[in-house]
Amino acid sequence: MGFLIMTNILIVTAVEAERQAVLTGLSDFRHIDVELCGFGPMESAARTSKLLAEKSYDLVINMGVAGAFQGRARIGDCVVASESISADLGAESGEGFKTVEDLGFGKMRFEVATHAESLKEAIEAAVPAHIGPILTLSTATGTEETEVLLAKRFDPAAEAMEGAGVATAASLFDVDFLEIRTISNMVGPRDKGAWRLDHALQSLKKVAEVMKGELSS
Ligand SMILES: O=C(O)c1cccc(C(=O)CC[C@H]2O[C@@H](n3cnc4c(=O)[nH]cnc43)[C@H](O)[C@@H]2O)c1
Repeated sequence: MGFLIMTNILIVTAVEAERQAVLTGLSDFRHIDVELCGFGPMESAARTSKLLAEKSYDLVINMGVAGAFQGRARIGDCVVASESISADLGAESGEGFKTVEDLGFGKMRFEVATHAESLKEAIEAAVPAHIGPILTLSTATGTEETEVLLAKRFDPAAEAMEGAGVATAASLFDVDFLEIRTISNMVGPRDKGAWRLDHALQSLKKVAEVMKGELSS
């Protein structure tokens, strides 16, 4: 316990509803800054870089909701990233998709801080929790064809749209990185009516409560 005790932690979320869920979970605990990084990999990289340039942090955590791949997590569950993967940055070719790494232009897989596994175990007491790769996409998956393709290519647990952007900023500033998501929807054919944002945001609040406990103990 208490493995999150370190001086400066920054949590970034894409949208205000996610930020509010995290702040509610942390309640009166004000030793962590919770800021918006905006929507998608580009805005999240740029805005996180700005935040890291303004103040010194030891750890940046990207929190928010996500889509889960079939069999990996359910609505309301938590997924802690074992790595964040920039999944759609690259080039199509006759021999298939070439990643940014294949092209020699940078990193595709972003490693996470060593706390990931212990944090997942602590979260399990409050919310069903899993650990696995979380994809970062510029375009949310909306067809079964893409779902199957991504599952085959990366064996991911979940997908979202900011993690690798935040991780890019963290690595630029030599700051540790974690991505923690709660599940609002299943990845597959787009059906916004089936999203359970309230459930996911409630779980996000519970995850933040656990993190507060880890910091206070
Ligand atoms: O409308 C609202 O009240 C509201 C509250 C909280 C979040 C939202 C979003 O639209 C979140 C967008 C955010 O969620 C991630 N996300 C969630 N599911 C997926 C997915 O299946 N594929 C990709 N990204 C997903 C993503 O990180 C977005 O930034 C609305």
